[in-house]
Amino acid sequence: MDQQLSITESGWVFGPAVKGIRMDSRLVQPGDVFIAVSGSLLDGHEFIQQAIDKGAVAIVGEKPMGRLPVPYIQVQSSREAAADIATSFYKHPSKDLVTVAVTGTNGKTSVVYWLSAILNAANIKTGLVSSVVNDIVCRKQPASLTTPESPDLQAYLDQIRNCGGKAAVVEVSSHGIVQQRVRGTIFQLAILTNITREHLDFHGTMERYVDAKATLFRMLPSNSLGAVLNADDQHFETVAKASRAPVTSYGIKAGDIRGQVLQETAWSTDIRVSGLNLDFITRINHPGRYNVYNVLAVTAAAIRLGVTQEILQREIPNLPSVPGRMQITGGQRGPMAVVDYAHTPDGLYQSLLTVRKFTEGKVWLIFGARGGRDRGKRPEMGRIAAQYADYVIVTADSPNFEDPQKIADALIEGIRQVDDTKLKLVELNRALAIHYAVRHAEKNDVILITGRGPETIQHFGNEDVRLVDAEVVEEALQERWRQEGSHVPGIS
Ligand SMILES: CC(=O)N[C@H]1[C@@H](OP(=O)(O)OP(=O)(O)OC[C@H]2O[C@@H](n3ccc(=O)[nH]c3=O)[C@H](O)[C@@H]2O)O[C@H](CO)[C@@H](O)[C@@H]1O[C@H](C)C(=O)N[C@@H](C)C(=O)N[C@H](CCC(=O)O)C(=O)O
Ligand SMILES: Nc1ncnc2c1ncn2[C@@H]1O[C@H](COP(=O)(O)OP(=O)(O)OP(=O)(O)O)[C@@H](O)[C@H]1O
Repeated sequence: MDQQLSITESGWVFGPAVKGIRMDSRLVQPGDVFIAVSGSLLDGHEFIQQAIDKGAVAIVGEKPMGRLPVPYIQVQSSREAAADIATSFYKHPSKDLVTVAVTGTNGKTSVVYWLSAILNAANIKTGLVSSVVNDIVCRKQPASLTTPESPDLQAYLDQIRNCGGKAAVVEVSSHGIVQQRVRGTIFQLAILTNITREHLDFHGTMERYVDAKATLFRMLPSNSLGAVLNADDQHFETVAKASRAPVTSYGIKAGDIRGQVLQETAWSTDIRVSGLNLDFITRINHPGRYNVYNVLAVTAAAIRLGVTQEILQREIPNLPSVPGRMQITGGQRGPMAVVDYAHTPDGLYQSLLTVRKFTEGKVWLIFGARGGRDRGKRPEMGRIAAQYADYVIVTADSPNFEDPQKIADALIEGIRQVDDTKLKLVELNRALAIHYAVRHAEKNDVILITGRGPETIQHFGNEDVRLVDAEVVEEALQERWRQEGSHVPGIS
C-alpha cells in the first residue's frame, strides 16, 4: 500500500497520487484524501467505505478503525487536521495574498462585496469568498456555506492566487471560527461589523458567541495590518482587547475614522468621512444607516490596505448592489416591494426602519423564521415586526425539519405581546402570502419581504421547493397590473 499521506515532525507529507482533500464522501474523486468528521447530525466515519469506493487514497479520522484498504491516520480532531492538511496541501495560499477576514452578525456579505469592489477599483486584483458567491478572479462559483469548510476555503484561495489575484476578502462566520474552517489562514486584516443576537442555538450564550468572534482577532498575527472594529458596537472593547494586532476603529459616534451623516434620502446618504488624515465628502447609494456603518468599515479597511482617499471618494457612490439585499421591485407603478435578507432581530429592525423612511403609505412585512436555528430570537422578531410594520403577514421561511406552524406560533407570540391588530394574516405558503399582500396593498404602500434574500430553495423536511421571493413578487405585481389594465415593466 503506497503511503499517500503521512505526518512527520515538519508537518503533513503527500504522495504523488493525492489530488485533493474532501470532508464529504459524496464529493470524493479518485486521488482525494477523505477526512471523517463526527458531526452534530451524522458521523463521517460511517462514510469511509463510500469514500474508498469513490477512489480516496487515504483516510483521516478521530476514531479507531479496523483494517482499511487504504492508509488510515487517526488524529485528535478531524476538523483541526483538515485545516492543517488543507493549508499544507495547497501550500499556504493566504501567505501569498493579502487575505482579509470579515465577521459580524450582520453586514458581512455587504462589506465583503464592497471592499473587494474598492480594491479592484484600486487595481488590486481581489477575489472574494462569501455566502452568496465565491469569486476566484477568473470565474465565479455559487456558495453554500457562509464560510466554506477548510479544504474548500484553501482551494478557493489557491485558485485566487493561480488566477493572478493579489488579495482575498473572506466572509467568516462564527460557525466557521468554532469549527476551525479558517484555522491556518493568515489574515492580514480582520473586520468586525457588529455583534447582536444570533445563532444562540449553536453557541448557547451571548458570551460564547462574542468569544467566538473574538477568537478571530486573537488569531491575527501581531505584525499584521490589524483589526478594523466598530467603535459604536457594544462589544467593541471585548473584541479590541482580544486583538494582538493594532486596532483601527470606525463609527458615527466614536472611532478613529468617523462618518458624519450630512443628508439622508430614501435611497442614499451623504457622509463626511474624517480622521486618520482623511477628510472627504461622498455619497452612499444604498439605503439605511446600517449601510453607513458598512461603508465606514470598508473605508477603514481600505485605508489600512493602502487605498487612497481619492479612490474611496470616487468609488463609494458606485458600490454595487448585493443580491437580495434591499432589492426593489415595482417602484414605478406601486406598490413597491423590497426583498431583504434580514434574518436577525437587529437586521429586521434596521430593515423596517429603512423602509419606513421611504414609505408614504403603510409598511407590510412578510416574514418567517428559519427552522433548526436559534428559536429564542423568534418572539423577539415578532415584537420588532409588530412595533415597526403596519401589517404583518407571518409565513414560512425554510422550516427544515421543524413544524412550520410551530415556528409561526413563536413569531405570533411576539407580535401579540406588542399589538395583536398588526397581524394581518398567517399563510404558510410563502407564494400565497406574497400574492395576498400585493393584491391588498395600496399603491403608495411598501411590501417588505425578509429572511431569504436571493435564496432559491425552501427546505420542508426532505422536500425541496423552489421559491425565489423576487420572482414571486414580480409575478404577483404583473398580475395586479394586468388586472388594473396597464402593463408596466416590473424592475425599476
Ligand atoms: C451547524 C453546522 O455548522 N453544521 C455544518 C457541519 O455539520 P456537522 O458537523 O454537524 O456535520 P454533519 O452534517 O453531522 O455530518 C458529519 C460529516 O459527515 C459528512 N458526510 C455527511 C453525509 C454523507 O453522505 N457523507 C459525508 O461524508 C459531512 O460532510 C460532515 O463532514 O458541517 C457540515 C459539512 O460541512 C455542514 O454542511 C453543516 O452546515 C449546515 C448544513 C448548516 O446549515 N450550517 C450553517 C448553520 C452554517 O454553518 N452557517 C454558517 C453561517 C451562518 C450565518 O452566517 O448566518 C456558515 O458559515 O455557513
Ligand atoms: N451593518 C448592519 N447592521 C445591521 N443590519 C445589517 C447591516 N448590514 C446589513 N444588515 C441587514 O442584514 C441583512 C444581511 O446583510 P448581509 O448579507 O450583508 O449580512 P451577513 O452578515 O453577510 O449575513 P449572512 O452571513 O447571514 O449572509 C441585510 O439584508 C440587512 O437587512
